[in-house]
Amino acid sequence: MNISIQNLNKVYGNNYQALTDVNLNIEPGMFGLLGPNGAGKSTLMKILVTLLSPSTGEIMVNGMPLSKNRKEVRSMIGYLPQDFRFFAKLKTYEFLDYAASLAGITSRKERRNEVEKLLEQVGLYEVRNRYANKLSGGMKRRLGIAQAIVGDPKMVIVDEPTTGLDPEERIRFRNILTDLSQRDVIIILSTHIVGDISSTCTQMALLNEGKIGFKGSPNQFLEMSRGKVWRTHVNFDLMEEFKQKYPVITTIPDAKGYEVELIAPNSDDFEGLSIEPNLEHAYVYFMEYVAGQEKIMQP
Ligand SMILES: Nc1ncnc2c1ncn2[C@@H]1O[C@H](COP(=O)(O)OP(=O)(O)OP(=O)(O)O)[C@@H](O)[C@H]1O
Repeated sequence: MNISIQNLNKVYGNNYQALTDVNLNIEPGMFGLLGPNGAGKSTLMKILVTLLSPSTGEIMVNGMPLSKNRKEVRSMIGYLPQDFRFFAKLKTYEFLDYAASLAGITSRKERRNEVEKLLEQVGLYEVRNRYANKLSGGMKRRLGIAQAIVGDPKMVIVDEPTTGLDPEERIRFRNILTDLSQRDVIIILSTHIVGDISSTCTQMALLNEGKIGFKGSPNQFLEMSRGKVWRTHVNFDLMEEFKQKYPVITTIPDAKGYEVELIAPNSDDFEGLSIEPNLEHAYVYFMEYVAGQEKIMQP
């Protein structure tokens, strides 16, 4: 299984260029697409699932051009859209049974087995008789992933699935995806939440203003900010000036001022202790110091 996105551009009808020269190679495992709101993530996801056509460029799926094999590729895809909603009044298991029919499982018995397996997998077995629209936000999202993976698709595309979920549900959702990534499938997770891009993502890319700014592993992304994350002490009267000058990540007040963590290319202007970077630091470093430069950061 392989997806190769080649020189992809998307210009909407109003002449807005949402994607510019996107090139990505995606292999089995979990691929994290990180980017701020409006970066073009949903546009790219919709092109991948054939709901939108690119203006120029091509996507090859296992060497087949998507533009000429839409039906075949569509049958390999499970999709959880950003605005996943239920139609009609269906109970949780009825909804999944319907999704299983759409996925082409014609035998009743097979569908029942598949639905029961999925209900267990996403932790909704206990609420299988509850109407889908009466589930909690997190449960609805889990039902969303269940309908995306019915029939074992080779590609699972989930668009901002954890937005609005509490931390417990977010972890739960991430674990479902991690379990799924143990099989020979490509999972593409689009998100603006840095915490969703964990070490479980084998590869990631950062999309900003329609352009790929970084591609590589989460660890390589993190390493870009090594030596640029500092801890220092700032007196009360200098704090405003500091905030203007540097992206400040955390501030802890004390008797004389603040203990701060900030991102800066060097510590020439303050007495700083270099600290271990995390993905959030790397994201802020990228957005503040690298974004906007034309070149793609690649390890
Ligand atoms: N149908 C459309 N016509 C014109 N512009 C559009 C259309 N759909 C999206 N856009 C614009 O394209 C840009 C990228 O939108 P997109 O929804 O792909 O971003 P995103 O990264 O998914 O952001 P978000 O997380 O906010 O959904 C935005 O500026 C958006 O306003």
